[in-house]
Amino acid sequence: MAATSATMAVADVSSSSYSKTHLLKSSQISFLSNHLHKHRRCAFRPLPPTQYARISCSVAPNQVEAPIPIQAEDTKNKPECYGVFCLTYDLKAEEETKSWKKLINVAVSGAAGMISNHLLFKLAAGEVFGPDQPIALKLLGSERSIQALEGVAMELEDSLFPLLREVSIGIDPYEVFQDAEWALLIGAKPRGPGLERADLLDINGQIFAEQGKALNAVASRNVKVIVVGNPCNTNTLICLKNAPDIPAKNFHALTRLDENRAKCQLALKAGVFYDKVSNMTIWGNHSTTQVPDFLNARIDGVPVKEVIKDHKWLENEFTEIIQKRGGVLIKKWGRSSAASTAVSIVDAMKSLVTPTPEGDWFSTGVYTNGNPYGIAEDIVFSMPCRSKGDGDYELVKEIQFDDYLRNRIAKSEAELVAEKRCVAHLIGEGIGYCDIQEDTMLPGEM
Ligand SMILES: NC(=O)C1=CN([C@@H]2O[C@H](COP(=O)(O)OP(=O)(O)OC[C@H]3O[C@@H](n4cnc5c(N)ncnc54)[C@H](OP(=O)(O)O)[C@@H]3O)[C@@H](O)[C@H]2O)C=CC1
Ligand SMILES: O=C([O-])CC(=O)C(=O)O
Repeated sequence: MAATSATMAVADVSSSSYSKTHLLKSSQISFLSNHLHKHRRCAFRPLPPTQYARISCSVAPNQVEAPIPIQAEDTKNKPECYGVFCLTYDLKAEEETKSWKKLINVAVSGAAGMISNHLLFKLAAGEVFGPDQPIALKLLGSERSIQALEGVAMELEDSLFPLLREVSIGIDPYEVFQDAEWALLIGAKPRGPGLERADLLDINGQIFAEQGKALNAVASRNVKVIVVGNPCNTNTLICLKNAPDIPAKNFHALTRLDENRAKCQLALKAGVFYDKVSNMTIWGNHSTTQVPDFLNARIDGVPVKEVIKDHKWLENEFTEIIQKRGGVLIKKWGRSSAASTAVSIVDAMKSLVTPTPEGDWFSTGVYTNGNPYGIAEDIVFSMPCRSKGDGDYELVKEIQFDDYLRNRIAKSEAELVAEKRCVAHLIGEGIGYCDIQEDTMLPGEM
């Protein structure tokens, strides 16, 4: 489905013609153009970009136009679109002159879950791509969640977002990921009592292996993938290994929530507002071995260690607060961070589509392939990155290390190498063998 929607514009209002703009599924175009041609003497003309089309109709001067009956046989039996998003609707006349950008297709898994319940509304409101960027949401659920997913789609309908042009729901990743330019992979089985980390790696690994294959088969060749479902670093590795036709560089494990948490705690300790904290790196795994880097972070442009003189607090309390923040929150809330995770996904996406402020950087879990820090290759490790705003990123080179930072990073690295051995069977590297010595936790498990 290269072009899943279209805008139809009918010629200007005048004594003999009138103007109307419609956005609709491409599958509706042929029905609508036939219909208009038969009944209203209309001409159909595609407009660049390809999903736009113009229809010009001649109408008698005093003829009143009835609404175009677009919800017709053409859309029934089309499970891919939901409710009002299967209909055409008029845009305001002045919008016709606006240069609308090409629709962006964003696929979201676990779309009926708690994080998505915040995220989808932020995406639809234009928080990532801006106020002139129409968006299509492709929501992946399962048999267990399909009713809930319909509920989500109903709430999206009722929100009347001007930028939200398509919503489709489905349970088959090969359909839902079709032409996806962004894939936000949130759905994963939560670790419950009695479930070993090795079992969790296997169960969720199966999900991400399948979704990697589906992305490889049907997504845009330049799709950007952000894996949120835990254990997110190793799930990302599994996903990218199962999608060999998509650049490994396009896959990210979400560690932005950890970065945001770290900035907040440093700001609190220093008594400044959190926008003063910059250059915050989270190294390693999104687990309790993660390393919030206070050596390279800055407060108001000054190294953190010069502002916060209590270095024991930085090494012990601060580090542990960030590593275990998710678990403390679960104890309070009775469920894991959902709203702040959604905010951090928006931040992570924005960091890739807007140029990184001069001198600053952001953290994201990326595939190690020629990194300048001496970290093991062929794992997914959170590191400091910069972007030109083109969806791509580069690693930051001017980073300092000391023994404390090196030792901590080595621990997280060892954990990820061990996790990789556990999932060897899911990444085409033989039989999985799990020898995780210390059963470390997800941040939310503490
Ligand atoms: N990286 C990060 O910073 C963070 C990551 N997370 C992780 O994000 C993920 C989603 O969190 P959240 O939205 O709060 O979780 P929810 O429990 O609300 O939703 C999770 C979704 O996962 C899907 N899922 C897939 N497989 C299973 C399964 N076997 N059993 C149950 N559900 C399954 C379900 O959707 P469906 O039935 O449609 O498949 C469900 O809706 C979790 O893995 C969580 O640990 C959370 C916070 C921060
Ligand atoms: O373990 C979880 O589900 C929650 C989590 O990742 C976090 O809060 O960072």
